[in-house]
Amino acid sequence: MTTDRQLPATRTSEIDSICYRVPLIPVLTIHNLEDAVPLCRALYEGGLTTLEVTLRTDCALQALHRLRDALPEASIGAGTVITLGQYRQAEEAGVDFVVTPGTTEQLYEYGTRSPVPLLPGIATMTEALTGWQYGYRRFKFFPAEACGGVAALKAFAGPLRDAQFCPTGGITPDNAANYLKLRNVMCVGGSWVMPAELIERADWGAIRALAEETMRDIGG
Ligand SMILES: O=C(O)C(=O)C[C@H](O)[C@H](O)COP(=O)(O)O
Repeated sequence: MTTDRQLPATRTSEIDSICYRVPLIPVLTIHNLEDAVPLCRALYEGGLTTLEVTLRTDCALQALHRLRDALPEASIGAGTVITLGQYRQAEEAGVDFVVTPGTTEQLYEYGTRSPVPLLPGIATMTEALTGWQYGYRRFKFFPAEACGGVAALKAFAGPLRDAQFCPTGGITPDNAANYLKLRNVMCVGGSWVMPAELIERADWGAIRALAEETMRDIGG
């Protein structure tokens, strides 16, 4: 393992300015390219100004290109980045940040020299320590509920005193506040603000209202 490369110190504050901007980062999987802009605009106008689009669908990269033009003020991230090739494609799409569900050494290393900041996914203390050696102090905790949830994050806070997390996976309107109370949580990630039935009906007004309600409930 090489740890010669270190994350520039400014990277941590770049991630902070993206993740402390909102209590919730909506994690979107776009199935229909035409939905991308109206869906994200509805979330953005509802107050959720940082958005993560997963690279799980064929149209995801195209969606990111369109979103970059349509919502220049939003912080737009590419999620589910699991290869270096996808990281580079996300850079080309003009994203503000890259999120991984779990992180290889190769991705950690590339994140130290990419122009686009990385929020690396971890599920265990050991995985976080691998990133720690490269200088990473901000992580996505995924899948949060399945991997110990609030109790695990409380335990991480002891040894990883400078670390901050974005727990994602199984976060709901009912448990989000418990995470946001923790001193080592920046924001949470989740998909609940865009129910599939509202997307199918193209009911962007209802999605905007749900985003506004979320901001009222957990925006503190
Ligand atoms: O694919 C990735 O990279 C992911 O990060 C997975 C998403 O974060 C979760 O699918 C969101 O979890 P839910 O809110 O429980 O739906």
